[in-house]
Amino acid sequence: MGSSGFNFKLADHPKLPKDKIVAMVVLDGWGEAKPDEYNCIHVAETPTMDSLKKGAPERWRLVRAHGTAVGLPTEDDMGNSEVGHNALGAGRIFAQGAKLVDSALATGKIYEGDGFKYIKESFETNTLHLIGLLSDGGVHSRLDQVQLLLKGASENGAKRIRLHILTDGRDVLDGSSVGFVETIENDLAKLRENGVDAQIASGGGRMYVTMDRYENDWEVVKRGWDAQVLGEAPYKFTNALEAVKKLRQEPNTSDQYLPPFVIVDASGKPVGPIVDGDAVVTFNFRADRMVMIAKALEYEDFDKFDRVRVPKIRYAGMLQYDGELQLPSHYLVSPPEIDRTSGEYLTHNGVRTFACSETVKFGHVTFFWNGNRSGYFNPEMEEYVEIPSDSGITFNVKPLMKAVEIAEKARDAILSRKFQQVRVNLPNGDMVGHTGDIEATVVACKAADEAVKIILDAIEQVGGIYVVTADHGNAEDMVKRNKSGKPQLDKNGKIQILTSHTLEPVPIAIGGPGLAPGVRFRNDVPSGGLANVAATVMNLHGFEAPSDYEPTLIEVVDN
Ligand SMILES: O=C(O)[C@H](O)COP(=O)(O)O
Ligand SMILES: [Mn+2]
Ligand SMILES: [Mn+2]
Repeated sequence: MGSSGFNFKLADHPKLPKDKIVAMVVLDGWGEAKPDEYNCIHVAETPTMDSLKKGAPERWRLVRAHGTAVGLPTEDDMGNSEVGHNALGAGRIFAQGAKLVDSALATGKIYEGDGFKYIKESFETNTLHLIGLLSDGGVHSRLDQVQLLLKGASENGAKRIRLHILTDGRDVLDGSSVGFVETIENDLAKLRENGVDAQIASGGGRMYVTMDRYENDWEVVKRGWDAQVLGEAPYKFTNALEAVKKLRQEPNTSDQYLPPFVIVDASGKPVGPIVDGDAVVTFNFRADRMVMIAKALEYEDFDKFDRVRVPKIRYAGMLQYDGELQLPSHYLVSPPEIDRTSGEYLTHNGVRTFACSETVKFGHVTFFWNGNRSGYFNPEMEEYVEIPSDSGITFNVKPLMKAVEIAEKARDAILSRKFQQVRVNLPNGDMVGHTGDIEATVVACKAADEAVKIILDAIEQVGGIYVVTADHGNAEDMVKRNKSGKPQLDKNGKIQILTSHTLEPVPIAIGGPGLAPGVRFRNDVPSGGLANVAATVMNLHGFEAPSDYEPTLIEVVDN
């Protein structure tokens, strides 16, 4: 990450002491919104979070967690875990993947880079495969970028293109996959008119096919491999639009969970398995849910599932997804260089850190927190604990998830007094919020609140400090709203459920017996966002933040 040899020494904070135990709690998907029946945080019993808000007005505030405050292209971009945890951990705002890809496509620089030149060598004789999430969610990928890439690749010599789509329904409304497939089919038809042999070759729902993360369930990636590479799937169609429409009618399915399908020709042969000599691009810019497929596509030694046939391909990611592993080794756009994160600074300044979550969010408090970097900065100073998540279920079935287990691990780490920072991510509001199940999300919010209490009680016992915040909104608004804020109805008169994140700000609360009495939130950073939290936390550890970090949210007044 380019920071070796750098002097990480931080100046002492003029007023705040060192060696306090600081609990850093991130409630995933926990925003602040108007209280109504679709605000699950409001509906749920959340006495701990309520008391933080009501108890100390100088130590509770809102921070921005979406749009330009976290490096996204526009203020219409909702926050997400990658950009949220990147900002929380790095203390600065970096132009994020979505924005970097936009500009590489707009300037055409993407076609001049080493990554594109590498895959281009296959164009003359072979097929270009594009694999990724087909939606305009802007969290992992964006439809308009795929459209531009298709056009640009064909203008740059791709003669045969196969698209392997993953349907969304998680960052966008369930059912919207049909429209996205229509749009892209129109584009492919235009390419065909211009003599490019371009079509959709396979598909499946993102949560069931390909886009697993943090090695929660390799079966998900295998289903994708079978369809995309081997051309094998339980469902075969001659047309992708028909595939998506038909499969949506299967019981218990949705865009997120569509079963895998392949497109076959009139003779029943799959139209686009991946074979020796082909080029493959995974077009998602976000890292977490591409790391596993990138390993399957790139690694020679691979034992997570039987790949059956491993074609010799030229593979590039839209971005490089893991800087430490340099995975994949070829990519079309350079990722943001998130260096000198707070975690790296703190390990150099004697702060011992414990981080914990369950599998589905484990990488959020480690990998994303540390600037999309896997592993420890210094294993002597850090301990990361992953609690295995349930797999193969949707989390509305088990909305308590592992909140108590995470909180108990944090409690034990706090009480052991071995660490000065104990950092957790509590996934409930987000993971259950994404299912669109309102009742279950209410249960999830209550569970997260109870977990916070376990951690705050431990902080009380050791005379420590707590920081409780969130990475973006989700559970606080579960319906799509019209311009006047009223729930929007679909054509059958049913309320449209919002499975996605939101544009809402998130709370941040500080406190605990170890917090010096004069510490309070400043009022001269009214538009503070998640990136301001790192400097704040460094102060609470007794250090001044580096001068190029976003300003701290706190001041110390003499009283
Ligand atoms: O990947 C997901 O689950 C969603 O697209 C975004 O959720 P996250 O940003 O909270 O992980
Ligand atoms: Mn999140
Ligand atoms: Mn989420």
